[in-house]
Amino acid sequence: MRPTLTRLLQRGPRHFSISQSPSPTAKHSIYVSHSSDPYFNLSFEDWLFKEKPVQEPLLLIYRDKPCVVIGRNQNPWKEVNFLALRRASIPFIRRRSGGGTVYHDMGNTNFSIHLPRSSFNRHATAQLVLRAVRSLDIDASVNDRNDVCVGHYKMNFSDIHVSGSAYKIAKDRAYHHGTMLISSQISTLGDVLHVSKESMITRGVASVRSPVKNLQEFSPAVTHDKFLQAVVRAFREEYHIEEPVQYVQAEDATDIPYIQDSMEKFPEWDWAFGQTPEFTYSISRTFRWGNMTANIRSKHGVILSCSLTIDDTSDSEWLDRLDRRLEGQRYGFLDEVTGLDGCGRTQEVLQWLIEEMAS
Ligand SMILES: Nc1ncnc2c1ncn2[C@@H]1O[C@H](COP(=O)(O)OC(=O)CCCC[C@@H]2CCSS2)[C@@H](O)[C@H]1O
Repeated sequence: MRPTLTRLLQRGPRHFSISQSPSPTAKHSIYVSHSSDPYFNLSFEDWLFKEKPVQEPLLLIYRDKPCVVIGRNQNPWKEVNFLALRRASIPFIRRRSGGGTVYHDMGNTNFSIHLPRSSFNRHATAQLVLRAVRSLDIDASVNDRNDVCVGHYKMNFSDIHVSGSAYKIAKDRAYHHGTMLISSQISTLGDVLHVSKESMITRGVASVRSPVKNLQEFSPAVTHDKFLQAVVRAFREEYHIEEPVQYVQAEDATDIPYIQDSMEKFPEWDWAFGQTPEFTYSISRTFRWGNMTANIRSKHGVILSCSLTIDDTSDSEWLDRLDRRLEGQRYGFLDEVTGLDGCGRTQEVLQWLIEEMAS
């Protein structure tokens, strides 16, 4: 019988191995996921963070099918271009760590380095990844936000990012996880993250948008496997680890309730949209019958208020009625609400709001 992750975990670190024989020197953990399911990979990462012995450094490497991953405290409507996302048929996922929004596909490799909180240092983990990239003959550097960059644009000197990082710090353990663009679809990345909603003012965390390039633009021979080997080598050197790599796939976790629950929870409205911090959005539109403004306030993905005004103030009773009907509805899902239809102007305004909120 093939050992599952729980059984392996119960056996203790000395015997941690799915694909290779146990090593007597094994005391640390290096995992590579063969799954490209972002729901599995993010859940597995969280589970390792929660379950693994606090004192042991741990490395996980994975790639995901195309998706957009937003930070724990972000506003998806401010970060993600939903029209482009639907066109490309890709999901967005709210992860559990802080920080900004990134695009993943199979040309992007994610690394996750877990350490005891007492020895955790973002600069040191960034340097580890930098050493790995440099070992591939790429003249990379780390900027003041600990992102790995390669060169800069001559025009404005802005750093060219090949990687983005985020962190999660718990009581006694912390992780640094990040992306590495190797051969990603940069045009899709640009499309799905292109949002210009200046009048959307949001609490929570805003992404720090930066120019990006793939490592292959600097060294065409770099592949996922070469980067993976380079990070594993750098991790082993840094923490004096000889343990073989543990390869995992989603089927190994079918008997782990934490992972299964987490995989179910990620796409649910309560987590994906319902965790959105408070925001306001002010929009205007000229209709045949007048100029309209909508001032929307939303928290936890629900419309708290929507104040609709028109330049002809003598005729606004129908708008007050509409305001009241919008209160309490889920932002971005007005098209799913029954009984919201009206005729004439009401219908036109509703259609406008549906489109604005779903974009
Ligand atoms: N894949 C990828 N890699 C590097 N940079 C990216 C990527 N996608 C987008 N970007 C650029 O980074 C900014 C956001 O930068 P910002 O610094 O705000 O956010 C991040 O970097 C978050 C990284 C999260 C990494 C996790 C690792 C495993 S699960 S997700 C975005 O606007 C783009 O300009």
